[in-house]
Amino acid sequence: MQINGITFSHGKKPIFNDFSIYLPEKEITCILGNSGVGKTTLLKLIARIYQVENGTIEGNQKRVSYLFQEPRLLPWKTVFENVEYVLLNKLSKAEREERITDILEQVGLTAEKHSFPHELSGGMKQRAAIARAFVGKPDILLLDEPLQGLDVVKKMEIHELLLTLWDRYQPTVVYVTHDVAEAIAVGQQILVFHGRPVAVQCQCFVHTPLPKRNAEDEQAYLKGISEHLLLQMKLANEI
Ligand SMILES: Nc1ncnc2c1ncn2[C@@H]1O[C@H](COP(=O)(O)OP(=O)(O)OP(=O)(O)O)[C@@H](O)[C@H]1O
Repeated sequence: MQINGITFSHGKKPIFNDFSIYLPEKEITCILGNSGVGKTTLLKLIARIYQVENGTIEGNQKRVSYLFQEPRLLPWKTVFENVEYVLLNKLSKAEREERITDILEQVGLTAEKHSFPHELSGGMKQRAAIARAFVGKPDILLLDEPLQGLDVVKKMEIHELLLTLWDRYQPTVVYVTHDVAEAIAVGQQILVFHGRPVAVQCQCFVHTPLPKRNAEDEQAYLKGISEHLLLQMKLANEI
């Protein structure tokens, strides 16, 4: 997906001014940056929730899924019905049943199929939201700090799950986070944003096979990237 010279302001606040970046198709780009820099605004421009004032966003945007910080499940619907909601009017009942059964099995919520959101843990709720995000087989998946509030172990489990689902469905992913470790765990390209209007402070590529990232010889490499990104975030904060 090519973002070409876009300009966008919130009122008189210029967020993007002739801003361009390339988001590789079917890869995962993570975006880091200070609070308020414009990360969510970029996701909303990609999703066409906001319209660019100038410039273009080019890519296959037929099916876009958006995963938010909070799971945003409908409390009066079961897990199955929440996932089904995005497929209504698109597939037959039998096709929906098959697709939802499959995705719930992948996210580990088969037993919770008929549970309501208030009966689920935080991690389970976010798994249900992940199932809902992937069930429509999106071309583009936008994630806005989806794991905030989860403990480290749950985060690691969900990183693995996201990578497995990404591997299977191959959407172009744009993943906003504040967490360098998270960006390295899931990203192939990592961008650090800074300034107003936004500029790219640094661009990193993580060259490790996905989703397996446990080999010892990768640890030093990943540590190096982590230190580099932390330094760039610190510099971005000082500019
Ligand atoms: N609807 C809006 N109206 C006016 N200003 C807005 C609106 N949405 C965001 N802003 C402002 O635009 C700037 C960018 O906001 P945005 O939410 O994109 O930042 P962010 O990088 O995602 O921040 P965070 O990491 O805290 O979520 C901020 O200064 C914010 O206050």
